[in-house]
Amino acid sequence: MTGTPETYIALSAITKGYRIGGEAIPIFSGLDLSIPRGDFVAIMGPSGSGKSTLLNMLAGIDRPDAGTLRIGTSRLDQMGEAARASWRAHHMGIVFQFYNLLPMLTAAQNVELPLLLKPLSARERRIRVERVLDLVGLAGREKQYPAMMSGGQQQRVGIARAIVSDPGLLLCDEPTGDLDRTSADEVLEMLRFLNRQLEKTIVMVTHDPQAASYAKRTLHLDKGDFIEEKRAA
Ligand SMILES: Nc1ncnc2c1ncn2[C@@H]1O[C@H](COP(=O)(O)OP(=O)(O)OP(=O)(O)O)[C@@H](O)[C@H]1O
Repeated sequence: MTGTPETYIALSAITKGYRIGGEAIPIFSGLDLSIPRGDFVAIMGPSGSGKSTLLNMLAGIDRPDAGTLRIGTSRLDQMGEAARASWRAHHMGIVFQFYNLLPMLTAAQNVELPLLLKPLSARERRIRVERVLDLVGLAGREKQYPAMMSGGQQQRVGIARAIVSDPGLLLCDEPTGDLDRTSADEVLEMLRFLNRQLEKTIVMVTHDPQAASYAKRTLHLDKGDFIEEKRAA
């Protein structure tokens, strides 16, 4: 296929800051970003540069103070909290650094959680859960609890939970920050597979240059702007 890929995520003139006491702390003043559908973007940058703030805005957890934020056909900057929560449930999955699994639930029950919001029968939910656990290489471990699994396996459960609703967008916040190199590389291979084979658009915040090397593009955030960009050949 040729031609310019469709812009999937568009941030334009984004302003965002925080207030601590009476003092205003600006993070972004006029940030622009365009991500085509099917991209795999790594966001790097020093501590405090605004990576989590950016990811939270993309996730609809937080809202810009000004500017436009569009994902697909949705204007997240114009939505209220309830609309953003509903949008999130339908369009994106989030992978966290420390997995955020519920310890009292099995792997299958953790993965099933996002499906409980959908009009699916128990049988349909079970089929979907088994399919994604198989996809992330955890077939047969449905009944295991997180405490019985390695960090890499727990993160695979986290990925399975993020994709079980088949969202177009995956947001990953330091997905390998708690893993040894081998487990990290396995998780990154999995993300690359989801990007290449299942055409998920991925935005991943990371401090690890090797993790970033799995992405198609690396954006470095510093002093409220992107200062450099690397695109894989
Ligand atoms: N809820 C908040 N209230 C006030 N200030 C905040 C809030 N969240 C973030 N900040 C401030 O905004 C700035 C950017 O924070 P952010 O967490 O986005 O940076 P980061 O690049 O993700 O950092 P790290 O790599 O350490 O996670 C920091 O100065 C931080 O102290």
